[in-house]
Amino acid sequence: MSFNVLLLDNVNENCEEVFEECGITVHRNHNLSGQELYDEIKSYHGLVVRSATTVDADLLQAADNLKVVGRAGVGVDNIDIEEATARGILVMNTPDGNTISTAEHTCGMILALARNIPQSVNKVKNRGWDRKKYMGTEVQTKTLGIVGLGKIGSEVTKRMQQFGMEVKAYDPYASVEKAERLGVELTELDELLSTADFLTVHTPLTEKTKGLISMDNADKLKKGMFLVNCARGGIFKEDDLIPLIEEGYIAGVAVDSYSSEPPTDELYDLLDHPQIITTPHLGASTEEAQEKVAVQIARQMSDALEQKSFKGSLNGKSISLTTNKEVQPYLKLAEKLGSMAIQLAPEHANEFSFRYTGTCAKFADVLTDSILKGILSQHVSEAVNLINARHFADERGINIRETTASKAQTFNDLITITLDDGAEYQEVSATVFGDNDYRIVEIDGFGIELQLEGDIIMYQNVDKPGMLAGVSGALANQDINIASLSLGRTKKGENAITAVSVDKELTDQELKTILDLDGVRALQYVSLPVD
Ligand SMILES: NC(=O)c1ccc[n+]([C@@H]2O[C@H](COP(=O)([O-])OP(=O)(O)OC[C@H]3O[C@@H](n4cnc5c(N)ncnc54)[C@H](O)[C@@H]3O)[C@@H](O)[C@H]2O)c1
Ligand SMILES: O=C(O)[C@H](O)COP(=O)(O)O
Repeated sequence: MSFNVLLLDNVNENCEEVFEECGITVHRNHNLSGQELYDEIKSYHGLVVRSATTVDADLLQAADNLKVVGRAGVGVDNIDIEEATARGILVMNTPDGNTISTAEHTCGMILALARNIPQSVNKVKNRGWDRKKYMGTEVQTKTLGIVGLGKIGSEVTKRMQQFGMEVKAYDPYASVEKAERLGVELTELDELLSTADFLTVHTPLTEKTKGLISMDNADKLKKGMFLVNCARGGIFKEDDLIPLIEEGYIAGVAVDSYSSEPPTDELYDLLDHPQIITTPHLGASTEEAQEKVAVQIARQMSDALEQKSFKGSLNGKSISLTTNKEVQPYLKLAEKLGSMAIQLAPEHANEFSFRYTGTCAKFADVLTDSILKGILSQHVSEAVNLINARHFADERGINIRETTASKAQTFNDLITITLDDGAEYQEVSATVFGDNDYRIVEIDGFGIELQLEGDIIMYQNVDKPGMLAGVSGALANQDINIASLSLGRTKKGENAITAVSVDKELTDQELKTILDLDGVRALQYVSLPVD
């Protein structure tokens, strides 16, 4: 299949080169928006953006053929990942391509704040000379507070330590070992706010980080501290910046990212304050960073479109395992079993238990996605894949219970699906022999061995002579050939389950002739894809 990709937002030209080397057609258009973009996007399999284009639900809905959205950068707050996931569209970013550039920009902002560089540059350019007004402060021996000790926070740490700053950090998810390695003291947020001379934020904008600093917690701030935001607009409450300055809580703020970009008129007015220094979202704007993210995203997207690797995907945890040779047979097994289970389940069934035993247990998460894909593909009109299977399951109120056991008793690997109470058969187990011999091995505790493919009828009967002859006779009378069969029974003369694989799809009428046979009950029919 040949693919084509649309590049927006002035992505570096190296992006084109890499896609073209991979045989992918690239089209670049910087000026598309609104309806034009909705019309244009329909024919593309890939879309590359930076932060300027909003990839929202409407755009994704218009994107009939889109398989992957690539962010040449880190922040994906301009992409509706939930909607993309629901539509089975992969979202990827390049998490470390612009780390150094953004860290360097942040350090520049800290120094610019400390020494009033932008304000004094402006003064001189306007033929003014005021050495007293722009008296600065050294950063050496001062405390730098970092919120978010991730990639950028860590690089800022290393650089500002060289300037003689003591670095403290608040990051509930950072390990003590990492902090120790960086020579950083981990603190609680309130302590950081009350001890930092400079505070810089390097987190995503989340419910927890939104408005992290505002007039509501102004009393907690060390008087006269400086603030830096080269992460995301809104982490400091923008409307409160001037009151914070004018009431003497902070000495100045440096901002590179804004709640709306470009800023609204109101926001521009606010940013005009002399103690607020600003850059127009330049953190990642260096030749080096743009080249790195452009090349990385093009490689990642090409590999994903060609199903070679899913590195950098944000919503395709399961899909990224599909290229793993060890997992592939289990994925197939899980999907086939899911497909069988849903055909055995009563209508409206919404309770399923999945048990993974043996080696496959370590891939339980992804195998559940694959079973759900098998289950939902029979129910959902949209294309179900490993990206959106859980979304559809949630949407349909399907409850899943997942258990694992590392040691299998009879088979190296076993996947078992337990169905709702209303089903004729409650439990089916299957395994894979070698790489691609998929078999049902147990139904409701009865040992059965039958290939997990094609058209299969299952029924219960009393274990007595002539039962099988009756069924095979009825099938033969209708010119239906038996491909293979398997019988399981508890004890001689008691209950038995028979599974018969036939060479053609059966009609209701053909099935009825089997069900009408004396002694046959609980007849079920499943039709599975043949590889
Ligand atoms: N200005 C720019 O041009 C520019 C460029 C690159 C990245 N960014 C932004 O910078 C931010 C950081 O990027 P990164 O690459 O370092 O990301 P990262 O994922 O490596 O680091 C983020 C850190 O924030 C921490 N964190 C999350 N929630 C937190 C909370 N509530 N309190 C404290 N810490 C929390 C995480 O544990 C993590 O360590 C992102 O928002 C990214 O979009 C901006
Ligand atoms: O999240 C990011 O990568 C930065 O904010 C950079 O955004 P940009 O690619 O629009 O410069």
